[in-house]
Amino acid sequence: MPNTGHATQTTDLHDPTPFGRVAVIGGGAWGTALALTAHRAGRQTRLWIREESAVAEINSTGRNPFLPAHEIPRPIAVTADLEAALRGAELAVLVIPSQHLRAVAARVEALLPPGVPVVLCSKGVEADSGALMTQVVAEEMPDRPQAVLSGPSFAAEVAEDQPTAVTIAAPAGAQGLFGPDHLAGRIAVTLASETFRPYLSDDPVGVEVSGAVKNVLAVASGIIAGRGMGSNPRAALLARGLAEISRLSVALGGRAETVLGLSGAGDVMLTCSSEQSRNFSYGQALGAGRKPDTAKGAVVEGVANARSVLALAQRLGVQMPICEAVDRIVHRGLSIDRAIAALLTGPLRAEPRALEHRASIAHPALSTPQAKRVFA
Ligand SMILES: NC(=O)C1=CN([C@@H]2O[C@H](COP(=O)(O)OP(=O)(O)OC[C@H]3O[C@@H](n4cnc5c(N)ncnc54)[C@H](O)[C@@H]3O)[C@@H](O)[C@H]2O)C=CC1
Ligand SMILES: O=C(CO)COP(=O)(O)O
Repeated sequence: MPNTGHATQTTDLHDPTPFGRVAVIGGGAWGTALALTAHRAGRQTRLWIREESAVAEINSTGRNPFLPAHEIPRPIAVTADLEAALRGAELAVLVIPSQHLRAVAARVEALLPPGVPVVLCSKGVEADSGALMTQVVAEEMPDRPQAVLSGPSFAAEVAEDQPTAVTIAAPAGAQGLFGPDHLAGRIAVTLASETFRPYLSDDPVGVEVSGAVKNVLAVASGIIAGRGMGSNPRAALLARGLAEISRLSVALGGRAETVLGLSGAGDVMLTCSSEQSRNFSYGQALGAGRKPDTAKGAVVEGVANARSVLALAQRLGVQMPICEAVDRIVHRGLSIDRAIAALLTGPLRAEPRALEHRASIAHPALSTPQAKRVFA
């Protein structure tokens, strides 16, 4: 074949080397499921759990109270000692609720040798600072290689070995997305198995914005379900919610198309339509006029993130009316009916594609005062 001088974009990984020893930092439901995933993929795995009581329970019953339905195999070393968990680790998997990541990242940084990469699995934006999780880690763990793992993945289903696909994102290395030096590829082969299938991305911003915002959308979707509303409003909410993710991603330097992938549309479809989701269930209770059950210390990221995502969007001048409605209901005491009415009576708008192509649209109806307002 003649050499055309063009690089060929293959879709296979060029044998990246897996990390042999994995420390999962954060032993809630998702950290526990990811420790099981690394163990099943053949990695030497340690799991750090903050609560001594949970470690004691695992030692006596084999089960973590954060994920009680699934036994933790003996070879997974479980500890509340962070130094012991990180000793000899080649990869640290950080699975800490978004509002607590900064404090734990600072502690990990003090113990982890330079150059050992981290993969961030929290879904959220930090309150006050408005920082993405990658920014929090860049500040607390300067110069450390980092990737983001996100996507439609209920911990309980991963633990029970249901087929699951996620996205792992990191800036592409010198040899591109599929090169052996791409951190996302190395993490993918570290965790992949017949039932856990990572896809690669070089858009960490788009992936993490998707994961953070979908929790707020799931609260909104739950509210609609709990209110007894139909399928039309839910579909409208999800489609417009994806548009909100896309706008915020682009404003932060991510790519609009990432929203169509596993971390965006995939996780929105999962979380916004299932009572397995803590965020959906929280919203459902609100919608039905019940007090949400937040027992057992399980994190409902959409609550804090309704506020933090909205604050970030406002700072960037990005409109996110659905996230704003959730914030006003959850934090500012606005009635659900008034929030829904405000969403439905806002100015008419164009869909993203129409906006993109507005310059080439020449239909006379577009010069009416209303159309001018829509396309402004
Ligand atoms: N559970 C799931 O199915 C999935 C969860 N995630 C994300 O993973 C992250 C962790 O969630 P889960 O594992 O589900 O947690 P969880 O709700 O099962 O457990 C709560 C976790 O928060 C930790 N925690 C509470 N206060 C803390 C503090 N002050 N400092 C440090 N840690 C503290 C607890 O130790 C425990 O690990 C969240 O960002 C969540 O959105 C992502 C994908 C799936
Ligand atoms: O992020 C999740 C699945 O991808 C879990 O969602 P919940 O936190 O709403 O349960």
